Amino acid sequence: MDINVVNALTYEDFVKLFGNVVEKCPLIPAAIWSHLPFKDLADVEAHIREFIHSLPDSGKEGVLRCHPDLAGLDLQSGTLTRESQEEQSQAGMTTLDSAESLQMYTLNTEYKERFGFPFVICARLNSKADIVRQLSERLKNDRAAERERAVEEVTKICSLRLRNIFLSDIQTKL
Ligand SMILES: NC(=O)N[C@H]1NC(=O)NC1=O
Repeated sequence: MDINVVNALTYEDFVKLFGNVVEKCPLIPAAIWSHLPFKDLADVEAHIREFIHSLPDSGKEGVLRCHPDLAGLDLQSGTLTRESQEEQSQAGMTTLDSAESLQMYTLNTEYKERFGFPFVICARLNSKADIVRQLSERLKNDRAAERERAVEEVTKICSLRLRNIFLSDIQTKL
């Protein structure tokens, strides 16, 4: 998709197209709409990054709380967004055996009790083993460091979702 096509979109179509590049946060494309026209994909990405990093800590944690648990209730009940379903599936989260499911549940619960937001990681860039290892490791961080670490993962997820949109035929997305 050409950036000129993006720059010519109505506000409504822009938010429809980019509404889930950050999971369940259509506020973010609605906010960066103010910066139109964009130079290229990297420019869109930079504005999203800048917006997220400019949020107060409570806003960053709010963005994190919009993410579903990995291998959590939404996955079990089939209520994940299309993007999250694909990502979790790619990381092997849809084919865990019962011991692995229990381990993910236990670690996710411990993480949320410690930090007050869910564990977020770019599933596309990590295997099942990486995810379990990083979940255990990151539990040792303090809250401020972990908030920033998790926000970095949100920007990685966003970057891959944006790339998918730019590679696709716009008509299939609107
Ligand atoms: N909790 C969490 O990391 N969720 C996600 N990660 C990812 O790549 N897609 C998600 O929905």
